[in-house]
Amino acid sequence: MVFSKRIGIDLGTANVLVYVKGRGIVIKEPSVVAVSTKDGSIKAVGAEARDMLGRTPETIEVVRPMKDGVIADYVITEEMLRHFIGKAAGRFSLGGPEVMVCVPGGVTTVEMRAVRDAALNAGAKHAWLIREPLAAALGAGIPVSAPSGNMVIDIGGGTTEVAVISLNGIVVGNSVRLGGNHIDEEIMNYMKRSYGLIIGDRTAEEIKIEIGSAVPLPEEEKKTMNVKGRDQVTGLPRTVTVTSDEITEAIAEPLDSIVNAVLVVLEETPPELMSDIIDKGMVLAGGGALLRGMDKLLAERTGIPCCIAENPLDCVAIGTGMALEHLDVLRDSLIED
Ligand SMILES: Nc1ncnc2c1ncn2[C@@H]1O[C@H](COP(=O)(O)OP(=O)(O)OP(=O)(O)O)[C@@H](O)[C@H]1O
Repeated sequence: MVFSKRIGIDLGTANVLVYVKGRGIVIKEPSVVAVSTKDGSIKAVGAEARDMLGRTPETIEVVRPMKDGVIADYVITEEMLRHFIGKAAGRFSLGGPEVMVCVPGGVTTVEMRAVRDAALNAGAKHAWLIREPLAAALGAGIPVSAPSGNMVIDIGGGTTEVAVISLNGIVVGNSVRLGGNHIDEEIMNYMKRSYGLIIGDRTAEEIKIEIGSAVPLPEEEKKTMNVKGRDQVTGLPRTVTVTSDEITEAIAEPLDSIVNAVLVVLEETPPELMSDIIDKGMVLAGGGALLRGMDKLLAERTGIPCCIAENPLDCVAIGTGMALEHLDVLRDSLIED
């Protein structure tokens, strides 16, 4: 008997991850597509397309079809999904694979339909959707089926998802269109404002990862970094040295909004579940969980202990795969085709 393949997809603003049962994460590539400006044909997808960024002739445009956690370009997203599903399922898959795609907790019904249709048009036999915080919680190994409150905060590239989960469902949730990309933007703004230096988003991300911190670092851990950019006035290359403290200040605003999104959920959490969360703490997932001191900032501002999931960048993809194995119990929490 031939089983169709089961594939879990984390369709992220920054990265697409594909999980196949028994093989783990088989694809991890940036959500970037290179398109011909002449006829709209797809020239490259994923890492290959990302490498073309800023290096294309007029005939090719490199786009990110997902923006702020939702589909910004439906046609290109579908092509991107088709490419990744084909790559993961291989040519032996009969009748197309069964696919679980995760969507941000705050997407509208129209947006959900668009993702589901994109998966079906891209060759899936069945397509289920799972809300991102639930997938993140599953992937982080949180016992979501227990009658007990679990809080998960998933900070991605374009969105932050906060949810309290109990009995396989989201009891209270909040989704804000704010994530790592906005933190990078604040770093770009800061460099321009304070030093008249123009930097690109990849440099801003490097600064964030190398010396960024959500809270001021202790004296012995403070860092500096030489940043290369273009002088705003002369247009010539220039290097400036920035400190971790400067970056902490520069990114305070978006981090504050993330903390507020968490506080809103805590305010709405029923007392019984709140008491479970105080005992167990909150779990941080998504790439933003890796920002230095993010767990500390959240713990300080909420008074609740905070820990980082084991594989914060892979949690959601692993969770989509796990959801396919537990369709029976999760069915009520999924959106089905
Ligand atoms: N070490 C790190 N420190 C700080 N931020 C990091 C680190 N590693 C990755 N990130 C950030 O994590 C973000 C990507 O996270 P992730 O892959 O979870 O997002 P996504 O799932 O693609 O986005 P979304 O959930 O919004 O659709 C990027 O903004 C990236 O800069």
